[in-house]
Amino acid sequence: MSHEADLREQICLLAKSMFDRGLTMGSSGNISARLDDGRLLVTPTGSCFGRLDPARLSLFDAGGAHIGGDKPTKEMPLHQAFYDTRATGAVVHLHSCHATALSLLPDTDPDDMLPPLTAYGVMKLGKVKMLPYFMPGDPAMGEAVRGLAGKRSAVVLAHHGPVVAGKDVEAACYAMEELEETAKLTLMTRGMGARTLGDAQIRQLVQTFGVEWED
Ligand SMILES: O=C(CO)COP(=O)(O)O
Ligand SMILES: [Zn+2]
Repeated sequence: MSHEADLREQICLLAKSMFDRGLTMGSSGNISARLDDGRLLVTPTGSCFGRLDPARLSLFDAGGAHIGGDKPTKEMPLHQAFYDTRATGAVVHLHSCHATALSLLPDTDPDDMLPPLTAYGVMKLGKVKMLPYFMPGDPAMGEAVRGLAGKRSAVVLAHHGPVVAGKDVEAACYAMEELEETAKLTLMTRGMGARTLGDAQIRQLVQTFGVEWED
């Protein structure tokens, strides 16, 4: 199979797996992933992650023109902002429950939403930024991501859901799952005096696994 055929299959399989586990629902969420030649495969607007058709994914050329497949997600400006500001091979956006719940709470720190509870949370995400509320499809979301100057791979849109960029679609999905799970742990243990990883433990993860950990 060609790289493009493989990637089409992989996007649909990963999306279905996340849908089947309730990580996003209805027609929410979108995925984009870059081919070796710079073209982008993108989930169509209004599509359901449980029933994506590899042949109908939207296709963009390396210059950003829509050249095939169904009409793309309305969140293209959001996705494009990650490709333009970071070394990014894929972007995943979901409406997952726990990450969204955290974005509603008054004592969530917008600059560092998730405490360092687990090693994998730190390793896969670095610090997670909360962005303000935007209407779905508002290109201003893209501007907000550009304002991060490529320093964050994971953000949560307030009252909406998380967005994660990764080196490829598998890495972006795995990081996304870590985000949702860490948000769940954060909510489960809130107000219970949960211990977090300490500076030395985080430094060790940063040095060993090349984690981006912006101070
Ligand atoms: O999650 C979504 C909007 O934020 C879904 O939009 P699309 O169906 O256009 O991808
Ligand atoms: Zn959305």
